[in-house]
Amino acid sequence: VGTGEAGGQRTGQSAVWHDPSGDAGLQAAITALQAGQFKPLASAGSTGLKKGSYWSFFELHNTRQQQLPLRLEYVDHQLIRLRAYVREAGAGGEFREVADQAMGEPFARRPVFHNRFVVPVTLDAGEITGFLVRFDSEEAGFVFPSMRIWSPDALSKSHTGETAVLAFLFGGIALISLFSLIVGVTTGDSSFFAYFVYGISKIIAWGTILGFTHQYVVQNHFHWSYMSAAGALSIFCGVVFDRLFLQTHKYTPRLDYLLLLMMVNAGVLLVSALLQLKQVALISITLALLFYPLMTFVALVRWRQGSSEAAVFAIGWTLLLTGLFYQALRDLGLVEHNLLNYYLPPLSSFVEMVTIMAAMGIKLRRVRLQGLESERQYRRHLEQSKVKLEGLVRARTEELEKAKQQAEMEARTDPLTGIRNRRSFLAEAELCLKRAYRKGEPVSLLMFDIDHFKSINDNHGHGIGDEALRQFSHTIQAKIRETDVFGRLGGEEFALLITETRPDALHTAERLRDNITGIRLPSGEEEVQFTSSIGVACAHQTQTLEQLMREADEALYAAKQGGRDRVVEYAQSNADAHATLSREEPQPA
Ligand SMILES: Nc1nc2c(ncn2[C@@H]2O[C@H](COP(=O)(O)OP(=O)(O)OP(=O)(O)O)[C@@H](O)[C@H]2O)c(=O)[nH]1
Repeated sequence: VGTGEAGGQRTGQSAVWHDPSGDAGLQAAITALQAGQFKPLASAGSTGLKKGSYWSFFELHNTRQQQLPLRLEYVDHQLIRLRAYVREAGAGGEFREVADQAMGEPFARRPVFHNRFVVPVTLDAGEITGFLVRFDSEEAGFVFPSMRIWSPDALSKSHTGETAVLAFLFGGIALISLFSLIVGVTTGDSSFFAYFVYGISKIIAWGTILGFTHQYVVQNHFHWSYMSAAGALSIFCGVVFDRLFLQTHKYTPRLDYLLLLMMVNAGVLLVSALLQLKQVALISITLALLFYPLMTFVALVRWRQGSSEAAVFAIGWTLLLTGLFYQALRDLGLVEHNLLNYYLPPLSSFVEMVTIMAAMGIKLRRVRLQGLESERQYRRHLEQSKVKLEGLVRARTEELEKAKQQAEMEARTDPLTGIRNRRSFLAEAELCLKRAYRKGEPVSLLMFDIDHFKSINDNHGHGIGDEALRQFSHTIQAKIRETDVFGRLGGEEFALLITETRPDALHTAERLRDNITGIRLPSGEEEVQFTSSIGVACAHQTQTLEQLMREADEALYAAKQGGRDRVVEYAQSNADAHATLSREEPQPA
């Protein structure tokens, strides 16, 4: 040494002895060394899971002509205890303890401020010094017996660099977690809350496992169980998040049971850590790691079921698995230790966080699109219902309008003949009269009464009587104008208001009377014929309908008296005649 040491491991130049009992002290190790039981160390890898302690022997030769301060660094963070002895050249080859560092001791006792064990030594100019280093992992553990040799400056720079890289990774995870928390609060999606907790648990786990929790947070005490507990927490939170995110409970219920088992196992790991049951903790953590690939499988199943975010999740989880798998290979001594595979697990954990965040983004987008789609469908539905409802309302309004019109028509119409009834005739005739007066048009009222109608009923039956009334109405209706007002006043009595001058009205009355005589009603073998008497009154501009009707009625009466089947116009003389007739032939009550 003396040429600017920067972390070289010099594996081939040290020798290692395994003491399976872990009881051998310094003297026993020296005896083993002298007996040639130390074997050359061929690799910078781990010893694999072994019981007891490992001893390493190596010599350092200071090639410089001045004192040389050095740092011997243990390459991993999971060692329980490290003791180092220096063989003093000048004192007959006696070994002297120069370091005794333990994981459980307060961090302040460490001679070098570093998250891993570092032994500071100083070599005199040209000195050749032998070192014995004892590594204890307690019960079953693994050891990396290849110490790295640093100049103090190089170690400090490297440590700062490592801390910066880890600060970046942890900071990134912290930011993603915080972002996830904000998204969780905004969207109310519980998987985002779970992801936040998962991210925080990752920081705690990796910070603890890599020794930073001891270095910066709980400096006064530390224990291997803290690492297991932090790991258990992270595994538990991870499975909780995965179940929520992949909705396994709903879509893959059977696989979900296995994930529940993983959570139980994480619980066992936590309890065994708290009770410091190292063997149980070891089994539990091994089981947890064996179960880890299951998550990728579940994600792939969910992907096959159509969840695109599950595919991205599977990639993220596989990246994490790769890191953990590589660490397991390193811990078991199947691949050599180097800085890359030492930091691969936290790095893959970081990449996993980023990838899964992308999966969460895909999920958010899908949920948003689904929301938009259902809103669109809802609007479409609403529009359809509106149109339907409007149609119903329109149809119902039309129905009501028809019913109203029907009711109104029925109220106006005489059911037997289908022409205006008395009430409707009076109302319409009143209007027509006023209109005619306003325009100065002539108006005449014709009053009809079928002659000897009683005898039609009596001789041919009521049915023929009814038919006579109908034929009578239809005949008149067919011969008058639309503007004329025609109605049945009752019984066999009818009235017709026409806007015609006196001669025209008389002419019309005569024409109608003639038409009536042309009606033929078949009744058995016979044909029934009948006639009608008509009274005509021509209005003067001041007459009321009532007066006009009275006059027409009087004219009708005169027509009856005159022998029936005739038209008689109202004239004062008629009235007089009527009065005369009344005297001669009193009317029946
Ligand atoms: N079939 C039928 N007969 C009716 C209806 N309304 C009234 N009548 C009958 O019409 C007859 C009217 O008879 P009268 O008032 O004596 O008059 P008339 O027999 O026509 O004789 P004159 O008017 O003097 O020519 C009565 O027998 C009523 O019962 C009806 O809606 N249908």
